[in-house]
Amino acid sequence: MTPAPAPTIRKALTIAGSDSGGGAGIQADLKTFQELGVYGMSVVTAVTAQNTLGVHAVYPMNEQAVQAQLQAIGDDLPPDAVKTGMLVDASIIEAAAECVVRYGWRNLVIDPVMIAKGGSALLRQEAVSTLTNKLLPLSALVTPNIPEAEELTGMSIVTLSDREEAARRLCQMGARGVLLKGGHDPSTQDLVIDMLYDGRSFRFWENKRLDTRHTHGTGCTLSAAITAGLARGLELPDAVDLAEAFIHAAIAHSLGIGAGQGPTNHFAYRSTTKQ
Ligand SMILES: Nc1ncnc2c1ncn2[C@@H]1O[C@H](COP(=O)(O)OP(=O)(O)OP(=O)(O)O)[C@@H](O)[C@H]1O
Ligand SMILES: Cc1ncc(COP(=O)(O)O)c(N)n1
Repeated sequence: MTPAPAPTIRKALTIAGSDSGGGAGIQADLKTFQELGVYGMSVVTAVTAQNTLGVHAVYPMNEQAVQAQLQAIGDDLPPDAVKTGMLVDASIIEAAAECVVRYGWRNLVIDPVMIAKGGSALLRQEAVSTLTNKLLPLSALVTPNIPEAEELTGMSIVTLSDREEAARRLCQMGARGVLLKGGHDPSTQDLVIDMLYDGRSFRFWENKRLDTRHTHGTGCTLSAAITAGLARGLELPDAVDLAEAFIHAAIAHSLGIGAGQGPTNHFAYRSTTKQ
């Protein structure tokens, strides 16, 4: 009997920090890749001692350790899509940007992680300009929440037209697409509205705002699900569609673990959807 042809293995890479509590960062990204049928790889930029009560310590990797991990992936395991999360400082951003160019990595999704939900800084303030100058122009998509979009563009975002203007500015700064997330928008009390801009038109995803404290790592999980979709060959709006369904299920069926702000449920999408 002729053996069945080997399935095409799609690979996704996350360049991010480790969250010992498993709800955000590298751990959230790898769980999401796995759930969405994509082979996950990682470059660790920092080790955080973290649980549902907060970030207790941050140990950044040195630049050589990050470069060595990037090179190990680049020389042998070309990813179909790449996402970045916690990048710590300018030297790590530069190392990541250099490898994206050197190896011709496509489908780069930037989650411009700056501050953890509990308030701890995950990116040095002086590294924001390196992020915008070096990495943003290489991206297929950047996924800021509202405070991150304000920091990147220098404008304040209150109204819907402010959001649209911020997205236009981010595209002018070099991003190919922008997903501006609405979790932090106090004006939409019952809804969370995420907005995608691809440089030409806007598309909106409106979801019921779920009343839960377990939203640790939602931004990481959403951007990892988009990255998995792109690695599987989906067009950007379809990858966002998939990711929106994934994060909504993950928040709706949270595990309820930990005494503080708990993680989402990465199994929920698989167990509630016919695949
Ligand atoms: N209470 C909620 N109910 C439903 N969806 C939510 C809720 N909070 C956030 N989301 C969704 O989770 C995703 C992340 O949104 P948010 O704006 O909170 O990003 P973030 O601040 O970057 O997340 P994180 O703090 O984990 O980095 C978005 O798709 C958003 O719509
Ligand atoms: C390693 C790492 N990466 C990202 C986040 C952001 O997640 P959140 O805003 O939910 O705290 C985090 N807390 N830790």
